[in-house]
Amino acid sequence: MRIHRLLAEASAGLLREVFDQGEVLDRVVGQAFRKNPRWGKRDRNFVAESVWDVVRWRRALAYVCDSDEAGAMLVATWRRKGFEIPEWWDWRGASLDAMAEREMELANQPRRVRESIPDWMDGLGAEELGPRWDEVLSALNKRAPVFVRANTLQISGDVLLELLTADGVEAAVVPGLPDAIQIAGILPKKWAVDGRLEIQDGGSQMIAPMVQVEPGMKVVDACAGGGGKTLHLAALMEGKGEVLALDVNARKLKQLSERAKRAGVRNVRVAKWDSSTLRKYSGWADRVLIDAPCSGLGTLRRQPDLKWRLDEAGFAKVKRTQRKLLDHYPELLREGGSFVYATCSVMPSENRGQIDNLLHRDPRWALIEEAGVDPATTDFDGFYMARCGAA
Ligand SMILES: C[S@@+](CC[C@H](N)C(=O)[O-])C[C@H]1O[C@@H](n2cnc3c(N)ncnc32)[C@H](O)[C@@H]1O
Repeated sequence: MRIHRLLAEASAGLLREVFDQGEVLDRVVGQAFRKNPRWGKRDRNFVAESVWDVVRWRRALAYVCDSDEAGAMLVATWRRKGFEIPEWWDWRGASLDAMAEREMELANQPRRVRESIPDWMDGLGAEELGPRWDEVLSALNKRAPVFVRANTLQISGDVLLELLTADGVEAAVVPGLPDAIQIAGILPKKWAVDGRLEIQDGGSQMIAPMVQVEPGMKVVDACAGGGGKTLHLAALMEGKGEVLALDVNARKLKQLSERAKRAGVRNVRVAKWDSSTLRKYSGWADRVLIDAPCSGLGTLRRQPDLKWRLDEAGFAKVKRTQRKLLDHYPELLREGGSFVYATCSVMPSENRGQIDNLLHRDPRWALIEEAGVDPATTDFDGFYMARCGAA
């Protein structure tokens, strides 16, 4: 494949934004696409693949090209894909011949280099998951498939599948997940903004059903964010009852409101968390979902830049927040209500560990059921979910 200069330079620029300025990968690539509407599908694919692959394999590629310069790591990834490296492309790092040799030596490097992960994160995974860390880590380095959820307030999964297929989208049902459809390749733009579907990982689609909502219930989505689970809860409630979507982040709640409108969801009330929230809604809810802020270590396939942004202090901080949320949000339940705690992490200390700690310090609660989604044995991201009720 021939590499176009503008696209190569754009890719290097995006990598610098991610690596040097700590920008979020998904966001900078999205912005670049919006700023360059003339880029065709192939152009966008080239940029996205180049940038995503370098971010995912940063440490391994840095070894191969003997440099941490974006231009050199791009060469190392283009080489792997068999692209011809243009004469006009300059980089600071190993020559192409040296890269070929170093690529062969990569297999003898430690796991943290081969699998491209910071030392501390590799140590954490090994400590928390033991020998399973090998397969989990290698699964987290794969590319994530695209899943959508049929918005059953507007359309059934079967009809959506028919429409997508008729539109030339390669789509398939997902066994065990009634509203999920797996898409091969990229979802066409017009569908990505169609309220009849939501882009949502298959594992994530297992969380709202565990909350066991029914039409007419009062439900709190305590960490609603952009509303992925809120909209799913509202659909499971067939639009009846009320979902109170809380978050500390007003920007995300605004996005949630826009998505809810597009999805035709009318039974969601959005409220930014403030110091009066717990008092105001104490004992109000039949169900509470705590989709807690977490390390995101189950979603590295979709956001490999997390590997380079997260540090040990951040990991410890997120666990303190999880503990605090588990101490406070169950207070919103009426007597006999139940709550679900969920994360998109594969680390037991953020998952069952947090639940065990809660049950130990607050004997009012008992674990009713739990489930984990393992990226090594499914096509999904890694998730954990636990339902608790009165002991
Ligand atoms: C995992 S994300 C939620 C994702 C969302 N539920 C979804 O499905 O799209 C965690 C959210 O918790 C929010 N958060 C952090 N601290 C919080 C707090 N004390 N109370 C409520 N939300 C909080 C963050 O702003 C973030 O949006």
